[in-house]
Amino acid sequence: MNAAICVQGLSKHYKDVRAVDNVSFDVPQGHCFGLLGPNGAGKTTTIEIMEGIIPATSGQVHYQGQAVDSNISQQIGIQFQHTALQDFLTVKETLSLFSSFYTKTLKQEQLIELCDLSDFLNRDNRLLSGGQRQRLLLALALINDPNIVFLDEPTTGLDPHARRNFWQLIKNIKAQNKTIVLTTHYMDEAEQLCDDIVIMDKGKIIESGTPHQLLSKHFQEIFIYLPKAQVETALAHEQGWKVMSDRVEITTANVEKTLALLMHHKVALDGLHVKSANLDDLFLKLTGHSLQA
Ligand SMILES: Nc1ncnc2c1ncn2[C@@H]1O[C@H](COP(=O)(O)OP(=O)(O)OP(=O)(O)O)[C@@H](O)[C@H]1O
Repeated sequence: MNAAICVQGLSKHYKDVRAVDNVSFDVPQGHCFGLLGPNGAGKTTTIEIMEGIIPATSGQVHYQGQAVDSNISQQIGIQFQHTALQDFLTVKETLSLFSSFYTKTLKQEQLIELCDLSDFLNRDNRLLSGGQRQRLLLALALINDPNIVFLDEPTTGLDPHARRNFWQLIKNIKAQNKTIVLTTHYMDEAEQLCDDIVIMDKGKIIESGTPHQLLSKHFQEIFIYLPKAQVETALAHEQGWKVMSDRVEITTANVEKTLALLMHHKVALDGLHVKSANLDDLFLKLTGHSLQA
């Protein structure tokens, strides 16, 4: 396989902490790769080693077969969570400033179109909305026309509409065959965008694969929810259903059989909700807690 990124046996040890403990994975060219995990799992440390920002204790990172060296910043793009933007500069001026840092750059018109910046090009950086700021930061990550783009929680703090707009931009970038490494605390984002995901916990990889592979491996069941008032507690206990404060949660591998049972017991089906497992459920199952704090 022609991997854009190959991470082999990566470890980072601090005095008494194994922040990253023998982690290996490949990212194929043109894929969106999601690195997920609870706080302190080792994601930032892994990514900072991949970006050449901190050295590994052991292990290697190769880009298209080449080891990371000091020249790597010219070849990759990074959207940091907290990039400080220069006050009193407009978006257009900021693009020009950042262009001057690189030997090879994308044409400004292309960046403006790709990141949908045209409506606020002459606005001072300080006056940008959260979504506009993230679009500018994305443009800055793409300014050197990198083959590989790192996006660190790019939609944290955005409203649902701005998040969806941003997802479309990421899809557009992916359509250009660029490789994307994404960290996110939003499982719906990972499900929408990622071809492959790796879930880390305590410095180690605990699961990896496509979202579909992981969900079908871990969940054969479907969830059925019913308002609590409609289900007799005795029946719920008898069937081993989970009684929550406002609803009863039924986990079943056979929806038809469960519905027939509910009807047999004359349970009203108003407000019934059927749900397949998603990455949130997977995350909870694997790590014991939900990713979104
Ligand atoms: N410079 C450091 N010195 C000592 N320990 C560190 C250092 N940097 C990180 N760690 C520890 O390494 C572990 C992994 O941290 P890391 O920041 O990589 O996790 P993370 O998965 O990115 O978490 P988050 O989602 O909270 O950003 C944590 O226990 C952290 O406290």
